[in-house]
Parts: sequence; C-alpha cells; structure tokens
Amino acid sequence: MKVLVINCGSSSIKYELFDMAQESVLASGLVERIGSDRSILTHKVTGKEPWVETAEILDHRQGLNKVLALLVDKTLGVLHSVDEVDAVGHRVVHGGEAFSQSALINTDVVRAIQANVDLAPLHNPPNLLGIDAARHHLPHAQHAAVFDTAFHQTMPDYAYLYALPRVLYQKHKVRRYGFHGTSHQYVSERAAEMLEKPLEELKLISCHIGNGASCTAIQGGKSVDTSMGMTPLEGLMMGTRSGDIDPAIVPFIMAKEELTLAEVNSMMNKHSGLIGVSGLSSDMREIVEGTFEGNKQAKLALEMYTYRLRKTIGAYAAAMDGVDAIIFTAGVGENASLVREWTCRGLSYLGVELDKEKNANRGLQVISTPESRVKVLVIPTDEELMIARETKRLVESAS
Ligand SMILES: Nc1ncnc2c1ncn2[C@@H]1O[C@H](COP(=O)(O)OP(=O)(O)O)[C@@H](O)[C@H]1O
Ligand SMILES: CC(=O)OP(=O)(O)O
Ligand SMILES: [Mg+2]
Repeated sequence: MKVLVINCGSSSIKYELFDMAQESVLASGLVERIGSDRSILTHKVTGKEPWVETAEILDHRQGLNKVLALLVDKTLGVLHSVDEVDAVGHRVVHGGEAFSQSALINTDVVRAIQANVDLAPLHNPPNLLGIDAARHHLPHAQHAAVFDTAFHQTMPDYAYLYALPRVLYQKHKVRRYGFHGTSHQYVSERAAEMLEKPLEELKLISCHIGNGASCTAIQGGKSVDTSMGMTPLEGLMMGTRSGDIDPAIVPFIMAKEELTLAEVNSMMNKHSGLIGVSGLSSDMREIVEGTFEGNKQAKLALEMYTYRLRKTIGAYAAAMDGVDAIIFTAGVGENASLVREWTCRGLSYLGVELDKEKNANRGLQVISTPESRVKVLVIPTDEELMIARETKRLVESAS
C-alpha cells in the first residue's frame, strides 16, 4: 500500500510518500511561502540529491498539483501514475472533543473539523484546504484525518478543565485539549520497546520540544496531562510563543501600550518565547551559540526555557506519583544536548543522573547512567510514519 502523508500549514505543505510494505519513504518534500510569487518547492527522493524550485504557487490546490506532478515526473518522480497512491493521511491539528481516534474522511468528518476552526484559527483552515485539494486531485484514494488532539482525549476531567465558570465549557467547549499527540504517542511506544517493559506498566514524561513545545504525562500508555491547552499557546516557553503567563497581563498591556486584542495575541504567539526574551533568535541553535559567546540575554532565555521545562517535569512526576523515564524529542529535544543537560540538572531528587558523554551523542539512545533511577531517553519523533500507519490501519479495517 502506498500512503501519502500531508501536513498543511498556513503557508506550507509538507509531504511524505510511504511504501507501507517496508514502511520505507519513497519521496518527501516541502512547499513553502504558498501565496507568493516566490514559493519554494523542495523535493527529495530517497538516495538522490534534493531538487529545489522557486515558482509562483498561489494556493494549496496549486501547490498539491505541483507535488503530484513531481511524484510522477519522468526524472524526479517515483510513481508512474497518481492512481498508485492508495491512501492519503492528513495531519489535522484540532479535533476538539469529537475525535479520540483518527477517522476516514467523509462529509461529517469535514464538518466536524470545520466546527473546530474557532478553537484553532491558525491551524484548522489550512488543514481543511489540504483535505479539499487532496480529495480533488486524488478522488480514487481513501483519505484519513489524524488529529494532534486525539491522544489526549484520555485526560481526566480534573486535568482538562479550567477553573472558570462551568458554563464556558458547556457552551463553548473551553477546556484543555493538548497537541503533538501523534508524536507523544509514537515516542512513548518506542520508549517501552527501549526499556523492554510493557507500556501499560510505565509512567513516562515526554518532552516534544521543537518550534512548538509541549510536555505530556503518559501513564499506562495514556495521556493523563499535557502542557498545551485549548490552543497551542499554553504551557512551556517556545521559539516564538510565550507559554504560560498571568492572564491579567493581557488587559494590562492592552491598556498601557494601546494594543488591540489581535495585536496582543500576535505578540504572544509570534514575538515572545526565545525570540522575545533574547532579542536574538527563535532558533535554539543560535540561542546556544549566543550563550557560549557570552550573550547574556541568550543565556537568560535558555535558563528560562529549561527551568520551566524542569518545573513541568516535576509537576508531572507528582501527577503520576512517580516516573520511570523522561523522553526528549523533536528538533530541540533531539539535537540540543545543552538543553537536556540544563533541564535535568535539578532533577536529582527524582533519581535522574545524566551521563554527560552519552548526552553529547546524537540519535536514539539512553542518556542516563546505568544507576539512574529514572531513565532519560532521546527518541527521534516520526509523526509522518505514525500518520501513515494510522491511515493504513483505518483503510484496512474499513475494507
Ligand atoms: N542542532 C540543533 N541544536 C539546537 N537546536 C536545534 C538543532 N537542530 C534543530 N534545532 C531546533 O529545532 C527547532 C525545530 O524543531 P522541529 O521539531 O523541526 O519544529 P517544527 O516541526 O515545529 O517546525 C528549530 O527551531 C531549532 O531551534
Ligand atoms: C500544535 C503545534 O504547536 O504544532 P507545531 O509545533 O507544528 O507548531
Ligand atoms: Mg513538528
């Protein structure tokens, strides 16, 4: 079975084509800056040099058209015809309370995703555009929606409710949903394999720290709490997002700086976090470099970032009455050894003992000492593979 995985952002399309017989990647790529006359298309075929083109790509439908043309191109392609794509798996960020599982896409599913646009105005509209465009271009294929929120639907009510008037939950579904669920689930399954223990017996804390960042408490394979909330703004400090702040700051700065709600929202989502505190960059590589070069603001940003992550890990150990392993994943978690070191240095009370040499290595591994009571793992995430597997499972169970 050939499965195409699509992740549509507001101005981008990420794609990956799998042959599910060996779970091998045939091709993958990225269309950036959709809507401009200088969109960039990067296409990679496994084993070959990446191919990059700059072109005018005005919308997602046109972008996907280009991608499909490349997949069947005589020299750059890997398929004879797009009819060879059996199924398409779509990343959908917000499934609200309607989905605790992935779902094959039909009119009802599209309607339910539309109903959650208010809860994820930045993420769900491009996801819907991607679904529409892919169904248009690949009408013969089965389409599946795999939700960031689904894995977190197991949280108990005392973890997902906010201490606000109950009517807000009843009327508007104001609650914690959590995100990056596909990634948290994937790394928790890999962790159980690495630890050679059944997932049902493990208490895990998974730190997905990339551009967006969230931490999840996973008990017996189920999400019991997570740091992102109704939207992906809550919780940890991120590249450009503030994470938790006192909510009273919002009306305060609106008044003092004469800002609109939209301006404050944009400030908290796009100009805060690492970039806001350091004034240098939202990219952890530059923050680490700046810290080594003696940039005080970069060092402060790094201290805040790791301090807040450590506090969340402590909170989740308390939530689960213990923890067997802490997992680091995503761009920062997989690559930034200094972030892992600073995060773990105040966790000795839990029984965390980092092996500095192992922590300096790259790739999948245990980075705690053999004596460490709590294991610390680095596990590269693979959301695309997880989406492809879910899509295959749904298609097979429907036939
Ligand atoms: N070698 C590295 N050292 C430190 N940080 C890194 C390194 N490589 C990537 N990163 C960080 O990972 C981030 C991107 O993570 P990623 O999981 O790819 O994000 P997303 O999928 O949300 O775009 C970058 O912004 C960068 O800060
Ligand atoms: C939900 C979310 O924050 O996703 P990303 O990390 O891709 O921005
Ligand atoms: Mg990501």
